[in-house]
Amino acid sequence: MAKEEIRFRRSSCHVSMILVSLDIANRRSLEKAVDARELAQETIIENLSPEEAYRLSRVRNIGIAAHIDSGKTTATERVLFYTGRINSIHEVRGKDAVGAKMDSMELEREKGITIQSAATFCDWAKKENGKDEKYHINLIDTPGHIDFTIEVERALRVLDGAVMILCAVSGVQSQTITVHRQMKRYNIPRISFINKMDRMGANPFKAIDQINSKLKIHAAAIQIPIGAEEFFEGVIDLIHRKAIYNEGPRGEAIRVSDEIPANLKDLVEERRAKLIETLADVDEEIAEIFLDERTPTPEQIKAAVRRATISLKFTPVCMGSALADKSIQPMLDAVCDYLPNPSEVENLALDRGRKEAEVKLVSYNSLPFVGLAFKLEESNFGQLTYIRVYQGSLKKGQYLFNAKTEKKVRIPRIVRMHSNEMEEVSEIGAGEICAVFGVDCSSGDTFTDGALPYTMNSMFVPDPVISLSIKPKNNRDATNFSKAMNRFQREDPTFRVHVDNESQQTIISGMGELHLDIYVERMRREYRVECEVGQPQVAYRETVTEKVKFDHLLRKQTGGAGDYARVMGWIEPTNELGPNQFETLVFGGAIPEKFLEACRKGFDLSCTRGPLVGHNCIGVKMTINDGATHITDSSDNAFKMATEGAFRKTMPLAGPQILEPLMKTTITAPVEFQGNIVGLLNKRNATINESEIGTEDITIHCDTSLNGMFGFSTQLRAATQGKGEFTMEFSHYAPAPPHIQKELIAAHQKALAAKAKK
Ligand SMILES: Nc1nc2c(ncn2[C@@H]2O[C@H](COP(=O)(O)OP(=O)(O)OP(=O)(O)O)[C@@H](O)[C@H]2O)c(=O)[nH]1
Repeated sequence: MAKEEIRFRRSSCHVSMILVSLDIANRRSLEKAVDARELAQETIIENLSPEEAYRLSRVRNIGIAAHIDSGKTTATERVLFYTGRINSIHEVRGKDAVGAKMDSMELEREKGITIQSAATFCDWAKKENGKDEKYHINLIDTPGHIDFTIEVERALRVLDGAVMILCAVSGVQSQTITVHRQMKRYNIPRISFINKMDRMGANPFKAIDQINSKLKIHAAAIQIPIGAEEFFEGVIDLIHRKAIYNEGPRGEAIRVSDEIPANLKDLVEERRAKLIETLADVDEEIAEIFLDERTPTPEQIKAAVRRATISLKFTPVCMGSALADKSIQPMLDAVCDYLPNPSEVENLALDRGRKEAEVKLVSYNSLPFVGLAFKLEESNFGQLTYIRVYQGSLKKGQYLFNAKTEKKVRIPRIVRMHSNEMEEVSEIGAGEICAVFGVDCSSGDTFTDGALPYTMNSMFVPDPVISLSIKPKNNRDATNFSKAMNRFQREDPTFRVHVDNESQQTIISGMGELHLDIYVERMRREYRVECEVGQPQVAYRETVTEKVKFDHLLRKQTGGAGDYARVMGWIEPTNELGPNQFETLVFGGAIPEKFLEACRKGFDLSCTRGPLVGHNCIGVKMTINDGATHITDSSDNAFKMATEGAFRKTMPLAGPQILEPLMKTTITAPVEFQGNIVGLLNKRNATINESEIGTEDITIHCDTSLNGMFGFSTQLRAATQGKGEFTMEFSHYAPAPPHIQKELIAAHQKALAAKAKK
């Protein structure tokens, strides 16, 4: 070997040794920094000041979720009134035409339904040992309709506890089951509130049995009603054996009496024993007392209810009537007594400095800031971003880092939301919820103060299942139309907009017909754009069922620099029908890394245009394991196009299939209509998974194709004298029946031919 070459090799070896040792040094210093950071964090946590501990113990972040029309908004209105946030009560669809505070959107007031979740806050002075203890409650009222499920999802993602409202007559209804599933998904402890005790046929104990049997969580009453229906007067607190009455024109005065009505004494003892027995099943301390045949003290019962509720094993049940202004205050006491404060809930983030290891966030003001933007809303003053502060505090004027975009943003204004009004604050503490102005981000982005490389898992966003074409009636409205589309998309991740390749029509997709109807209506009201819409369509998907190899060469020579790219590999189904996957197994640099990135882009783009009917693909995996480049003619674009070509050529050979959305459908109706409902379901090729027959109602759980469910609500109403109801939630995609696939392909070919003629 020539001397020069030896010298060169030595020096390059030296350089790489230096690089290796530099790398080790960097890694060590990074690890040291991470260790130091963790140590600092632990020290702060261990030395938590009593004031901070006290502040946290008095914060509750709760949501109210329930089946449609259970009285969430009506109950929230009372909460706001009794806590002094509003000075008069207005009803949902009330005669005064004002509408409830939390239904601030004109459309909500008109239809009497909640469309958007609304946040508010209040302070509840709870009597503890004869003193008023102030609790700060951040509260989110969520919609009941499944079409607005994202509002419930994102609320639950950031809340620490919930009040699940049930109707005293209807008990557990189809949407209660959905809400229950969502609460389980986010490990949300809950208390249950049985509302409408003033209604004819109110039976809270039937509702409790249904929570036990249908939702399969231990539930027991902590109150019993005094009177029922029109004679409903108040409740008896079973733990302390005290009667609680509401007095004053709007039930604002609470009278507590040691005297229990004589006719209720036995029931109090019976239900108190039932509460202790149920607790014994879920709490060791009570189990021991129960086995020793001792009676737990009220303090022991309360502590056990709290432990069991927070550990998700139990739900204490309160009852009342929001409309009749009864027993809302004891429910607020239960929120403070049994739902966790922010420091009692485990919130995790991923530490990017430690290979995304999970780290616990602790709601202390003195720790570095970590918060999650969970909801965006356009307001008159610009974009409003709702943030849940997980740790650290946020001050007006402070700079935050968006962990996803790595952009630094200044927070010019912080507000606390009170439905559609806001109250400006200069600082917000750990564990709280606020909204900020002037932050450009997406829903689900994590913010830090730059000190911590943390990101948080975002919420579950269900896929849209229904779509329709839409266009403004007048061309002059095009600007407002696209403005509205942009805004709706940014605010609601379940609402998507795209332009169809073939028809060039704008297509909006969402969670159901009502969801899309509401946006069309909002477009008219808020943007003055009248729209023409097409028939609702199911959002199909495409996939493959077989593995097929490809070897595709793109070579174009048109004078000057040409295009050259060769890609080899295979297309196959992924193990589970999930996101598409792209893998590269290229050895020896047959295709350089940067061109492989272009191949990935080509693959991603191709997956938005399935081979059969041009719908998005899922469950498709493409692997590139070899290829070739040309010294001058290869480029990113050539490799992107070559991948698209390979995809187009190979997909039709890989057993392509059209998939349709299958829906988890729950139907409840009086038992006598069972036959009619099953008949309806059979006609729609539904698969019945479970039927629960109660004394009065039947609940049927089944899988149905969305396609077969158009018009179902009208037919169900007809088949059940208007008494049946159902909810549908997207479950998964499955191959569409062959005749539907054939029809869809034929229609697609026809549309293509028509387009070619033009
Ligand atoms: N009898 C009786 N009716 C009630 C009670 N609470 C609410 N309602 C009525 O039930 C209807 C629905 O009440 P809302 O408060 O809008 O129910 P919601 O759960 O917020 O409704 P969505 O958000 O649309 O699901 C209204 O007509 C209320 O007046 C109650 O305690 N007793």
